[in-house]
Amino acid sequence: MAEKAMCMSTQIPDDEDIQRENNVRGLTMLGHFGFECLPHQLVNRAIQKGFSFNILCVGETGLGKSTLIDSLFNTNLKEKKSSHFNSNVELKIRTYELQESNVQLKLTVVKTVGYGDQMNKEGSYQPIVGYLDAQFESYFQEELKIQRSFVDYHDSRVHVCLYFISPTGHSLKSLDLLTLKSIDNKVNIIPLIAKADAISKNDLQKFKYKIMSELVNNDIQIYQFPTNDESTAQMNSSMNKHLPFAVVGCIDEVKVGKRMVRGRQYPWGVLQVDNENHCDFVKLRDMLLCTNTEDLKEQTHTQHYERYRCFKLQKIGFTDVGPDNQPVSFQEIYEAKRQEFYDQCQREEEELKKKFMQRVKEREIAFKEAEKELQDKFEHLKRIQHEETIKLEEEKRQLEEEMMNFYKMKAGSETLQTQGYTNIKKDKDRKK
Ligand SMILES: Nc1nc2c(ncn2[C@@H]2O[C@H](COP(=O)(O)OP(=O)(O)OP(=O)(O)O)[C@@H](O)[C@H]2O)c(=O)[nH]1
Repeated sequence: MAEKAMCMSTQIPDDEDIQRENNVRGLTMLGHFGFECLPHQLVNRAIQKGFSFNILCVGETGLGKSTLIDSLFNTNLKEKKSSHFNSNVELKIRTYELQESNVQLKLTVVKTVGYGDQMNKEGSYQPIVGYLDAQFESYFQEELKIQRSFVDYHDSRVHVCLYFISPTGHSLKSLDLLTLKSIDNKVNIIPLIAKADAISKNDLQKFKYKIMSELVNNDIQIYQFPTNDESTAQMNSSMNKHLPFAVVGCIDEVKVGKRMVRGRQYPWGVLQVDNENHCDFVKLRDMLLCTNTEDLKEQTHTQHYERYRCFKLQKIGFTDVGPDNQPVSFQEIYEAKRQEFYDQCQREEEELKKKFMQRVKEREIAFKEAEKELQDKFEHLKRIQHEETIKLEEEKRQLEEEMMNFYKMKAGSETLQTQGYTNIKKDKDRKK
């Protein structure tokens, strides 16, 4: 019973707690205290610091990426046309400083170049994935530094990916599905039907429906405008139904009645970019730049970057809980990792030593065998040489003997010759 009572006391506040809570004084606001200005302080600081926003535009060459960005910021960001003959997909990164009233915006636009132009499109998504990961990695490295400098750090993590879908009216291409699947857990994706003026209104609705069902069937997550904030919930939930936005880009102005409007002039009329009945350009601009910019940045940090960070730390070996499901501190993990590393080094050292000894032994055996072989060869040669010497000495002896005999014979013949010569002389003398 006593144990139960103790347990309960931790969950249900006792009388003392309630009394303490009741003792918290609520101030009746009779005058001006100043903390109502806290939000203004934040606004002023943010305005002073300026804002940054990073957009990634992915889409086939000539689908209107640059024109749409120009239309969104009502400016001409002066881009050269890209070639259709790139052997690989590349990324063009540009940073612009923009200003509207007193608000400074550092805008980074990353655009694909050559996307969809290759025969083999299998690896087309890789440079995009590589870029997204590289920006996360750069932020991660900054976080890990002992002396971090986030004040002047340019956060280049991509806040939104505008994915340009070709206005075929049929379905998504396999390249679209492959790329979207590879990046949907790394960036907030807003799908757009590019050059939507190429499709009739009826076909557009069917195409939108087809795209959304294909995304669902392939389990591709796209950015959902948040509906948890009362002030924007209604608008955002109605906007979610309009996805993918059918956009038309144009910065040229044409005359409609007495007004100049941004639009595309056709023989049958003018398509006004800023007219919500003509296309979803205004919806996109409002959602992107007026209502959900901060949410896109927050999602990038809390969802996508967090996933990357978690993956990286787990890969290094860090966890929040140990095998017994108890929380483990950074220090404990570090010590355990150090010990593990030390043990591994020891093991490897032992193994290397063993291998070294084994090799030394093998070498020694090999040396001994070689030495023996050389010794045998030497003995063999010595024997041959000895036999040769004996043979030569025998030959020498025989030759010497022959020479002796020869000299003897020569001496004998010389004696005979002298005797014969003396006898002849004597005969001659006698005859005389
Ligand atoms: N009909 C139509 N044409 C458009 C639209 N947007 C852009 N264009 C035209 O399409 C052509 C290519 O537009 P860009 O904005 O250069 O296309 P991009 O995707 O940036 O092209 P690259 O940078 O070369 O990949 C230009 O002639 C634009 O005027 C659109 O919404 N509708």
